[in-house]
Amino acid sequence: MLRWLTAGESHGPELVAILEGLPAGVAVTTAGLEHALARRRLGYGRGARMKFEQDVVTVVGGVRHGQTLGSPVAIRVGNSEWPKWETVMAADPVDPDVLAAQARNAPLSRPRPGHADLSGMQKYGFDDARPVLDRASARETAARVALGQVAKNFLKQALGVDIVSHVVSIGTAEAPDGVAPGPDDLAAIDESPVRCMDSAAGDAMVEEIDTARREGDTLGGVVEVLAYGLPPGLGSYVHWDRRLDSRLAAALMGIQAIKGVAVGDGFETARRRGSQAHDEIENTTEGVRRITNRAGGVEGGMTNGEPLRVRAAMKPISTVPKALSTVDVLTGEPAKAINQRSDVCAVPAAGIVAEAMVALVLADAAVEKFGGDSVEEVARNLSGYLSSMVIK
Ligand SMILES: Cc1cc2nc3c(=O)[nH]c(=O)nc-3n(C[C@H](O)[C@H](O)[C@H](O)COP(=O)(O)O)c2cc1C
Ligand SMILES: C=C(O[C@@H]1CC(C(=O)O)=C[C@@H](OP(=O)(O)O)[C@H]1O)C(=O)O
Repeated sequence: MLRWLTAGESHGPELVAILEGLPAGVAVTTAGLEHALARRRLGYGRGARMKFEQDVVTVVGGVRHGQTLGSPVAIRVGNSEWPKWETVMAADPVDPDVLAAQARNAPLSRPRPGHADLSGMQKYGFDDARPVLDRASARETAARVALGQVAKNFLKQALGVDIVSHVVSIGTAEAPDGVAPGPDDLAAIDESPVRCMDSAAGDAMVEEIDTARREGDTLGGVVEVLAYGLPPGLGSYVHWDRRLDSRLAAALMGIQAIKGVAVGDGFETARRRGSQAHDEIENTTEGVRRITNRAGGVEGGMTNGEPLRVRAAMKPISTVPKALSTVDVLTGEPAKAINQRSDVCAVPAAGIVAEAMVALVLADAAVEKFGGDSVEEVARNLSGYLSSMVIK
């Protein structure tokens, strides 16, 4: 079983991430983690913070000379902007006069619709949204992307699995249907300002972001993650919580602002007749295969050997520049919501986070099925499974 946890606040000194349960011998380097984190900061429509803030990666446990040891992997993602926040977000008590003199510490009493602000304040008894929004913020996804990179490296080394994501839509601008990028397309996708495979659709997405920005508004969209090279049989049909689709959906829904998940053709499948909804099976020289992949590589809660394909729908960014109505919880009076600089659209970044979440779920399912304390042992177990399969 893989276990993992993140800690840290958006404006705190650093995020901390721990991943436990991976075998020894997974290649991990600081440069590789930095590359993964840099991909998350990309994307047309992100706010100024993405430009001036840097992720500072330090691997502090579980890795020696570029390889995991089998012990928990611990990664710190420092925030280069911390000096500006070290009083407001200090762990130790601060003189109230010093705090009162800090403009940044003014209580945030006008909760933003669409954020955790109001319910979080009610739940914990705060009259300031700061302690809520600082943890609810998607800054935390930097820690997940770092762990996801370790999981991706494991999947590639032990199983030969590649994970790819792309943006399917932003606002009303959509990529053409049926485009399924492969691992060789990833570099070109990362080159696109909105991480879209289709350049005309990408241009339309950029235009839609520009229009939303001009109009003081924000956008959401849909991302798709694909995983290639998975063997059949990861996950399970015997209990709801071991199903791979259930685990993938929970992991993707666990990303801030994700409001819907589809496996394969998802909701579209519900509109079809059975004869047009499922993937017929044929025997080929390479063994039994599905003729189509409408199911997105998962049937009965297990991988079926076809590429995995899952989508996640992101709501528009909640901090709307044309600020939404709220109440000031200190006075009870109507007010406009807190509105600081923020992203207009973070769908391209959400795709990178979704890759990380899918990698963590798949790595967990792979460890569950193939076990092993070293990457070699996992690879051996996989190879024994594949060669002894009765139906190939
Ligand atoms: C990568 C990423 C970046 C985000 N950036 C912002 C942002 O700049 N401003 C904002 O208001 N919300 C942003 N969000 C969305 C909020 O984190 C999210 O709306 C909030 O946590 C509430 O969503 P929930 O109801 O799904 O928890 C971002 C989300 C992601 C995944
Ligand atoms: C810092 C990151 O994203 C932040 C996520 C976020 C939110 O509310 O989720 C709000 C914004 O921060 P702020 O409220 O300070 O402007 C984003 O910049 C990041 O992704 O590294």
